[in-house]
Amino acid sequence: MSQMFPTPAPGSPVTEPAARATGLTKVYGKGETRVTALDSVFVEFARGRFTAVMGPSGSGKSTLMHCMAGLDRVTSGSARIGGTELASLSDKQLTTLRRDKVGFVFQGFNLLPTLTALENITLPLRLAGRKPDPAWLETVVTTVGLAGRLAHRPTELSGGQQQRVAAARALVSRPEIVFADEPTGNLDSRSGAEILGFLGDSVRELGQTVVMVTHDPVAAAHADRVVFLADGQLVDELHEPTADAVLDRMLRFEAQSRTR
Ligand SMILES: Nc1ncnc2c1ncn2[C@@H]1O[C@H](COP(=O)(O)OP(=O)(O)OP(=O)(O)O)[C@@H](O)[C@H]1O
Repeated sequence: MSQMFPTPAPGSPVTEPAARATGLTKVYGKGETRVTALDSVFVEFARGRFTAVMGPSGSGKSTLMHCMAGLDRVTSGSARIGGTELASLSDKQLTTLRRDKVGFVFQGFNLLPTLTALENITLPLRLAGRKPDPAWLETVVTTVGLAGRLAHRPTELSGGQQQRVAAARALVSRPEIVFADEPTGNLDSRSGAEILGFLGDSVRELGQTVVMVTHDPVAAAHADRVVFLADGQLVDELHEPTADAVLDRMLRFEAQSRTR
């Protein structure tokens, strides 16, 4: 399997994280509507690991994901994917980086209704003018359990199957990092558990890197590590989390933020 692991870019140290925020600050609005969504966040997302990002509503989880994935610009500090500083890129270069180096899985699946499952999965590669690597495509499709459904359109698939298509689409370009924003938010618990299983398999068996925003302690327990945000700051982390341990921390942060 080792040939399937993403190879670090020439010259980049093997230990370089897949993504890194350094003093990342994001301010929205001005004057009375000014909101500091992220307040000097330092965090690294190691290669080949599954990290969950948790925190109370409004703590900055989506903002962190958007800044790290190059969907939004930082106000100050740094967001890097591999060795690339996102602030140094033009909008066009950012679009190319997102297409080539980042995979996305959203709560709402975001599939194109007129395309089959297979066409949806391979769309990002086709847009990049690249052909899928047949062996990798088969591995990804098998990992997410879609082999019998590739000719179906999204309306002919269940929510769980649609999210599997989205997960396969995120993985097919063998991105440096996959960002998943509440990927189980629209799924029943069984389909949600399946998607989390596939995301975990993509990390442990295929060597991919996944960062997932979630509110759900059970979902977070599928990750190798959970980082907690509160009021735009990174306040804690857990390794090899259990759902009970995650829930316990969350309740503590929510109690603290109520007393502030
Ligand atoms: N585009 C925006 N314009 C203005 N303020 C914003 C914008 N996006 C986010 N915010 C504010 O930044 C803060 C962090 O929001 P963010 O969506 O990152 O939190 P979150 O932890 O993902 O919340 P939730 O769990 O409710 O999705 C909030 O106070 C939010 O109102």
